[in-house]
Amino acid sequence: MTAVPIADISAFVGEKNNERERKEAAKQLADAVKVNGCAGITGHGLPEADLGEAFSTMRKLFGLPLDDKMKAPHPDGPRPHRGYLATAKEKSGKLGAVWSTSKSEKEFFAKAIDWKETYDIGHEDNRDQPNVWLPDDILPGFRPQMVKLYDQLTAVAEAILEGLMLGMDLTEDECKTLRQMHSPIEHQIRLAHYLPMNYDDLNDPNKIRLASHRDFSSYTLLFQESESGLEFQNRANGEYLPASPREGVMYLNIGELMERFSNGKPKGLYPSAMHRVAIRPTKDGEKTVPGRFSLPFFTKIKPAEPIYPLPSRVEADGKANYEPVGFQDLAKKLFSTLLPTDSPKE
Ligand SMILES: O=C(O)CCC(=O)C(=O)O
Ligand SMILES: [Fe+2]
Repeated sequence: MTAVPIADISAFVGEKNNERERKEAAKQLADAVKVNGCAGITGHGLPEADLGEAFSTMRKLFGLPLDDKMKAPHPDGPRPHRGYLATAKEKSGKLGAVWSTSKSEKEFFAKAIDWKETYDIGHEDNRDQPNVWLPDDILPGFRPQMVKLYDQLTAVAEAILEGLMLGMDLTEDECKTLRQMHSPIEHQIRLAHYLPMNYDDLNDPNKIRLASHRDFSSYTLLFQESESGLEFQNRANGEYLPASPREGVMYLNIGELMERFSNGKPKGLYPSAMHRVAIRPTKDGEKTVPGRFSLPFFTKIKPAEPIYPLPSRVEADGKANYEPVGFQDLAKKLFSTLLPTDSPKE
């Protein structure tokens, strides 16, 4: 396999309810995702114009002076995971090192600097993790635009969940449980700006865009503008496949949680995808790499929920590949490595 497979989810979008079309679409989605935990998704229903406006707002947001961006600072520590985090503050290499099996790669990741800045947004009613907004005069209209986008992305995520569930052949009760767990209050939009890189940046061995990692989500929807760099690992040989920007295509990757619900590994249905954002090799003689904007939407579950392989999947696979684990415990184990609490303040 040399490309990320594509699946069309339009059968799950809107009010359509054609059972045969849904079954075919679910099979296409499951067949795509079970290979490497990822797929390109068409027919997701998010209007191109709204997506375009979100990217143009991101350009304005990240183009603001640092002092202005720091008026919505991401608090120290991993939670609440909200607001603006300045360039080089997040250490995705620490997370990459958790999964890396090579000593030299672990050493490299320990020193890696993420050459990116981010702004995280959740649901307005999430009391555990309240949003951190910029004052409205700094970026007028930002808040209502993101609130609307959050709802639109939630609808896309719900369509994906229906497809993934049908592809897993679950009982109606199991579907109900999963729908309830995937509360619309828990998800997270991330606005990400990978900075342009000049000759010196490119020659700095420690500067990376985003280290190889798996997401601490149920599944993640990924939108990107024109610049590529997103890559998914081919589990068959360890190489990385480019997930190039294509009009109308969003990428989907399975995260830690859905992997466990689906009894995903080693041979189960939905393995979480190892992925990264690579610095694309420059053309001969070119000394810079352009900036890159991306917009992941992480679907999460309620913090109190247990995570365990669903009985239908255990029956189909003959055994449970995971012990049940609490969401909070899993989050602590994985996420605490990601955000520095010891880094100096701006
Ligand atoms: O920027 C991208 O395209 C991917 C981002 C990502 O994988 C993440 O934030 O977890
Ligand atoms: Fe990711």
